[in-house]
Amino acid sequence: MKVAPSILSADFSKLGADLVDIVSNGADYIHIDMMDGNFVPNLSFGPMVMNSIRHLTDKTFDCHLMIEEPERYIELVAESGADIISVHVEATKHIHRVIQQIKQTGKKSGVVINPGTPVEAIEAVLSDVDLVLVMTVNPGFGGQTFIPSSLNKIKQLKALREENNYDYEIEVDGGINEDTSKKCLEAGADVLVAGSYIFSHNNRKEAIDSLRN
Ligand SMILES: O=C(CO)[C@@H](O)[C@H](O)COP(=O)(O)O
Repeated sequence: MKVAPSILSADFSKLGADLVDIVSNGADYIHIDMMDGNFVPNLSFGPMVMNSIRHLTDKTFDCHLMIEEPERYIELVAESGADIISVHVEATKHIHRVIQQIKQTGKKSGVVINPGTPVEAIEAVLSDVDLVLVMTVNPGFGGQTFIPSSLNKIKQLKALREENNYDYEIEVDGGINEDTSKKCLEAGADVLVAGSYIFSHNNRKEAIDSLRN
């Protein structure tokens, strides 16, 4: 399994130093949340900020686009240093086309579902994606409480992967801590995104290790 600290919870006044710190404390992926103030009721950072920290590490930049009509930004995000680009099925009328667009950039592709969206909504693209991100909170903010009904979706995605020989990683994001991480791993998650749990911990290595166990 992998741990992907979400830099949404970093101290933006020293973003580079926080990034180097979580890498040295065992991060596998770096989770980068881009918000447009439209798809979600918040704004974060965009491709330019990601690009400015790209030189600090070779770790995988796992980019989660909370952007309406993400097709408008795929090339820019790819050029700015993303390794995985994940888009919400709820944010586009053309999820299949957007996934193909991501693949054409040479980057890995991911599809994301909100807590209110069933797995059935993405079944048609499961054969094409490298990652499925199950939101375990409603997107837009760090520090929210894990929604337990997400666990069934993780199990369902794991079963579908086995039945069909699909290849995607199952990632979970929102309210992940020592307790909820165990439940997600038992259900079949491969990648745990955690923001406030890691960044507010006084020992980040201990926090990341506790998610692995
Ligand atoms: O995508 C999001 C929020 O929209 C997440 O990546 C959060 O950043 C996770 O934060 P915590 O719930 O772990 O604090």
